[in-house]
This record gives sequence, C-alpha cells and structure tokens, in this order.
Amino acid sequence: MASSTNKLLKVKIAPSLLSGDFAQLANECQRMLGFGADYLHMDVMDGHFVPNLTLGAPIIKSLRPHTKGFLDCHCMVSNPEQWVDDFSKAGADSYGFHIEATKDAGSLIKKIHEANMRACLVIKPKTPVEAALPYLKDVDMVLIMTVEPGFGGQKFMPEMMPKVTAIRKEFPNLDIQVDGGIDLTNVGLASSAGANVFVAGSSIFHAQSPKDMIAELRKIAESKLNSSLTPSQL
Ligand SMILES: O=C(CO)[C@@H](O)[C@H](O)COP(=O)(O)O
Repeated sequence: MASSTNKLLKVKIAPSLLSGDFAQLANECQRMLGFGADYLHMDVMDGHFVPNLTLGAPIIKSLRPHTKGFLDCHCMVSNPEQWVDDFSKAGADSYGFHIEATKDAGSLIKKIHEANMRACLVIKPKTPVEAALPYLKDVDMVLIMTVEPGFGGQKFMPEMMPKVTAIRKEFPNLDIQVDGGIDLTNVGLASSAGANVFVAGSSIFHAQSPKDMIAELRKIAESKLNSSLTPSQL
C-alpha cells in the first residue's frame, strides 16, 4: 500500500509470458528469472472483457511448484471478484483488476488483501486517470495500459504518459506499471513520466538476447526514473 514517506523507487522488469511458449511455461518463467526479470507477468484473458482467451487459476496452480518468481497476474476479466479466491489458492502473488470491470473497487481491493495477494488497479487507455485516483492510497500497484488490452505486439501509446505523471505527483512511492508495446524506444519516456514497473512481451521474447534486452530496459529506466523526480519525491 502507498505510504507517505519518500524513498528511491526500484525499477522492475516484468516479461509478459503471453509472448513466451505456453507449452514450456515453467521453463520460460525460469529462463526469464535467470535473465534478471523481477516479476513474471501473467496475462489472464476471459474472451469477454477482452477479445482473447489465455489462461486462468489452474495454470497458475500448475506453475507455482516450478517457480519461486513473483506471479504478477493481470486479470482482464469481466467479473474480477469471482476469481480472487481461486488465484489466491493457486499461489498468485499479485491480482490486477480492471476498474472498468467492477462496480465496487474498494471492496474488491479489500477482498484481494484478505486473500493475501497484492492488489493492482488497472486502467484501459480510454479510462481517465481520475477514475483511479480515489483508490490508489489502498493499492500496491497501479497499471496504466499503453495499448488496448487483449493482445501482445501492439504499438505503445505515448499519449498515456500524462496519466503516469499525474499519479506519480500524488503518489511518490507507489509502484506504477506500464504495459503494452514497451521497448528500448519508449522505456525512457515512460520512466521519465514516473513509471517504475515495465511489462514487456514482444521486445524481450523476440530479442536476439532477452537477457541483454532486460538489462538494457533496466539501464535506461534507472537512468531516467529517479533523475526525473523532484528531490521531494526521492
Ligand atoms: O496485457 C497485455 C496485452 O493485453 C500485455 O501484457 C502484452 O502482452 C504485452 O506485450 P507487448 O505489447 O510487450 O508485446
């Protein structure tokens, strides 16, 4: 949860397993952790909230014994309340829900915490940042989508950066995640705006050296992030 003290923000790189080989999911997770990934980003899609179908709690449950990595579950689902207990029992570390999919974000955040997971509030590109602000004091992370959710391989939307800046101004210590089209050409822009957690699918998995790509993304983000913040934010 957000606290009022200021500290140096840590850059975290979260490869999106959506771009990996699902038949080798456990190996892909181990490979990414070996390459220096901080989080393993799991894209949960229900074919209803988004027009694509991927994985659910049973896959997380199967994966859990094979990795100690932080399973950062981004649930692109219509009824996020319905799956909290299943994901918790399956061993998810973080449960990300879309504010567009719930009528009561406050109660949902409470439910996620009671289920011993970190809570991440996610907003789609067309959702104004004002919709998220009232809840951010209670969450562990906010995710600003930089593409329309549903598919990997889309183009980063730089016009989402003012949302990141607005949140960073009010929440100096909150983990701000960006997701969609993140690569070497825009990670600097996103970190300058104040993002510190970077989801990247295509740019990492399709790189000649995913290990070097993770290191490069981190290096750029670290150089821009804390230098862009005012002393009172550090
Ligand atoms: O949530 C999503 C898509 O809905 C993302 O996590 C993407 O899967 C990231 O992939 P790239 O845009 O980096 O290829």
